[in-house]
Amino acid sequence: MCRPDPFLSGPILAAVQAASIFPDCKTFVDLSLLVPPAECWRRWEELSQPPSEEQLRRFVASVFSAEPGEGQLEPWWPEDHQPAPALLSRLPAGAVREWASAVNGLWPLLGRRLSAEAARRPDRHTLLELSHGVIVPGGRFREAYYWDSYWVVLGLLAVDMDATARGLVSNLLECVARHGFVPNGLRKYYLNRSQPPLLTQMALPALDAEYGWWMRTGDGRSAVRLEADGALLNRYVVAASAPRPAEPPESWREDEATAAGLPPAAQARAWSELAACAESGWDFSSRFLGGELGGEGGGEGCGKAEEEPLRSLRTAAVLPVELNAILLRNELTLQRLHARLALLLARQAGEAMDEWMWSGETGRWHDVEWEGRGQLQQVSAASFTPLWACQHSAEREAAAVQSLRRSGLVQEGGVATTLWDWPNAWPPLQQMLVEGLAGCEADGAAELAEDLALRWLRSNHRGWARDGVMREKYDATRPGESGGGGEYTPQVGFGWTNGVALWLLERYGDSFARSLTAPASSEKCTAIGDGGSQ
Ligand SMILES: OC[C@H]1O[C@H](O[C@H]2O[C@H](CO)[C@@H](O)[C@H](O)[C@H]2O)[C@H](O)[C@@H](O)[C@@H]1O
Repeated sequence: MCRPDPFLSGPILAAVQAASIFPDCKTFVDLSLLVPPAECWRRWEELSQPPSEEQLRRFVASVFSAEPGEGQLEPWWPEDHQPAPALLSRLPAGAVREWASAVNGLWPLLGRRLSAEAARRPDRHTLLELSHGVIVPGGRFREAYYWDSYWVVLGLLAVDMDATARGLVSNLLECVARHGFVPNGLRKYYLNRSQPPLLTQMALPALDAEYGWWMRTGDGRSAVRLEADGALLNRYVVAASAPRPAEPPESWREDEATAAGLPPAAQARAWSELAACAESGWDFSSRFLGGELGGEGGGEGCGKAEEEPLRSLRTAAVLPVELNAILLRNELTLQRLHARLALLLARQAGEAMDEWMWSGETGRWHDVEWEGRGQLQQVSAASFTPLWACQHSAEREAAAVQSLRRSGLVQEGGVATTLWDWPNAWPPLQQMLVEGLAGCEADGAAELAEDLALRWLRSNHRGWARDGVMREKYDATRPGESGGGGEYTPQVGFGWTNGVALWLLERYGDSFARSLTAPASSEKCTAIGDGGSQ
């Protein structure tokens, strides 16, 4: 008989949830099966039906793990995490830098990867397959979430954790390959829905970041500015002074043998060249050996080719055609992609949004009930997100800035999400509004962007200083206090909050530091607009 996955449907799920065995329904579906699913069903069928609550509790305790997430995702310390990333030295010393350092220190606490056991037994839990480590939001959110990942990626990039950011995005791309879309979160029970489609926004920064890595100039870096005419071309080069990694022993013996007997400096150069040639993918092509280019004896290599050919490697001295061709094609692809999206946006989404959603009367964009009432009147933080999406006419931008100021949403601790779930304020929306306003040319837009950034940072910082936690959401009217309401207890951790804080600190760290010490102006610390003091 074919029985359902006990976590996803059927009588076990219904009985456990209906009896409130766990206060939070998510707890049960995040447990692990201690026995194969068939054995779980066999034991279930032995119970009298319906089982008493006592029987049900004993059944759950004997067949499922004691804790949610047990044996599924294990702690993962991202290799590119640095305790003192460059961002810290760009921030003013003192409270702001210390806080940024603490927030940066939270990434490893939220790092997880699929355990070998969970990968071997996918039928015993609800996690989706994962190739790369993830940053989870925290608390009951023990898995990666789709749109949360966007703000996590922004925060990771702010502290140079590009490799971790790429891993997060790769997991989402793999979801598209496997399931055709990115689910709400990376569990089987989220496979019936997605979340706001921010994958494009995540993949492009990662691609841009990779492009940036190749275009770095200077010692040991790929891009070379040629003195003759200032042209910029690329090479393969690796700053290494040891054989290719000894742990694991990938090519340790070979590299030791190649450099045996050379003086220390020449050894280091030989190992760096071996690694650079391996980076080229053409290991070990005669193109990178001494000879034709360097003259007899190996040019910039470390020894004579006839003694040991690999000692004459001088990969870093060569600007290889195919590397430059690949980068050129990447540049053109990125440019074409950007251009195509820009065109589509201008032709379709932008025009359609303006036609259907924009109201000159209110100076904002409205949700639309497309089969009935047309524009809905509720104002929310979403009403101003088109400023983040693209450029608009100067008049519209100016109207939207004024409309946001009048909306009553701008409170002492940031922009409230809606007037309905008042007074909650969510980190993602603060970031979208700040970035959107900062890109506007309208009078006062940049100032409002900064004002909102500082309100949010002050609230996050106040909460951190008092409670030592970063929260999933905040109370817009009481800086530092948790938001509330909803289906579950507000959580701490917290992936997107940390990401947004680091992103804002990178841009507004100096003025935030000044605002902490300067007496606040009246507008900067009170609500503005209809719901506030103006
Ligand atoms: O279990 C209730 C809901 O929990 C999630 O939603 C909330 O947390 C997510 C993770 O931070 C966040 O992405 C989402 O915006 C929040 O509303 C889950 O994503 C929901 O599907 C679920 O109903």
